[in-house]
Amino acid sequence: MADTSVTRAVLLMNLGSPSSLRVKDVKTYLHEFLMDERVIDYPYLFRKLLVDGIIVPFRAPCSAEAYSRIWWEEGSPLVVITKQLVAALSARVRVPVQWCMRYGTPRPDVAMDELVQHYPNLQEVLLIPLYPHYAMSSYETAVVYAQHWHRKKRYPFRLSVLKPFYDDADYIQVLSAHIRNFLKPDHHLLFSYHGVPERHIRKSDITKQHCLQQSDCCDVPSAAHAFCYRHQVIVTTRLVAHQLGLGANQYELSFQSRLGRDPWLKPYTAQRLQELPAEGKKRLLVVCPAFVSDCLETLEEIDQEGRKTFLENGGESFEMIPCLNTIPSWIALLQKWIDQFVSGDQTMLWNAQPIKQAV
Ligand SMILES: C=CC1=C(C)c2cc3[nH]c(cc4nc(cc5[nH]c(cc1n2)c(C)c5CCC(=O)O)C(CCC(=O)O)=C4C)c(C)c3C=C
Ligand SMILES: [Fe+2]
Ligand SMILES: [Fe+2]
Repeated sequence: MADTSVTRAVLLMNLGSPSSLRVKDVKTYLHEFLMDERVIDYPYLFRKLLVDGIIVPFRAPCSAEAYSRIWWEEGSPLVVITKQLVAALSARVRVPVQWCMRYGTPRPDVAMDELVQHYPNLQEVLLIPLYPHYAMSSYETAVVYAQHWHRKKRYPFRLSVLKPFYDDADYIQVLSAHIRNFLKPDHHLLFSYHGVPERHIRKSDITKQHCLQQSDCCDVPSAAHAFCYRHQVIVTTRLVAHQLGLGANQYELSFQSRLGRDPWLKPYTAQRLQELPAEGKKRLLVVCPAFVSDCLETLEEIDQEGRKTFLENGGESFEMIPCLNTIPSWIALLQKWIDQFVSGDQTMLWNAQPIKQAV
């Protein structure tokens, strides 16, 4: 039954997961993911040869195996948590909440179709990419993809976008309070972020003369930082460490999930997990703030593989902090941003354009 009184709605967007544990479905997912030119940014033909000829055939069976170690009865953790988030928000906000994925299903247009079918007078939809930081391989590709479908299907509503919230005071407060629940005085706190190739950071530099030109580039003010993943994760880390009252020796930042041989952002998490015990950091607490929902990269790569590496190299205890998932303070913060949007407050809206528009 259509409801003509509703003029605003919300669309949550996450990364996506394989539709099942079958190698065939993992292949389909990996193909779509890695053929995204913002993820593997090589020229089309080379990318296709690499992805279809090498990465997908060799990686899919291993990925399927890895997913099988974290899969829940209801499905992929990332998908299940996204649905739980939608249910929790729907119970709290005055506007409809839909969800979609960047890879796999449901596609943004399927979610948008659903919205216009039920709410034909929609004037504005708030897209919430579920990433705190801007990276061309996460936030940018999600926004461009949603904008592509919005344009292609000529939906009658305006599509607004929540900005990256890596330095938002409320977000820092929520994340810090969450970490504080796990933190003990003798812990070393590792902030492990999803890595990206260094090349991506240079490509996203709108000044073309700042990012990675000197080792402290992320501390030197620049217009590039609005699009610089490295700058943004450093800021999140420092703001949280400050809130928690951590000294410089009590925490550090690293980058995980490297794929291929190109240089990615350093230091690498896998290497730091080997080294830390010998440096006297034997009791480790790990948080992964690049993700707001637990997924393969947190549950398998860090909590299973990372734990093994750390303990086999002399570590004594390894604790992992879950992502914000559906904790009440995170739901309350999303609710606050949605309420602001509904009341016409544009504070949290992204007023920039993606660096590159094409899908
Ligand atoms: C070139 C490769 C990759 C880049 C760049 C990249 C950036 C990036 N990814 C996330 C978030 C997630 N990635 C996830 C899985 C995943 N990532 C890559 C590759 C790149 N990611 C691959 C091949 C995979 C698939 C799994 C595997 O085979 O290892 C996930 C988990 C999805 C799930 O289903 O659980 C997330 C989430 C961000 C935020 C990011 C850039 C900052
Ligand atoms: Fe990834
Ligand atoms: Fe930078």
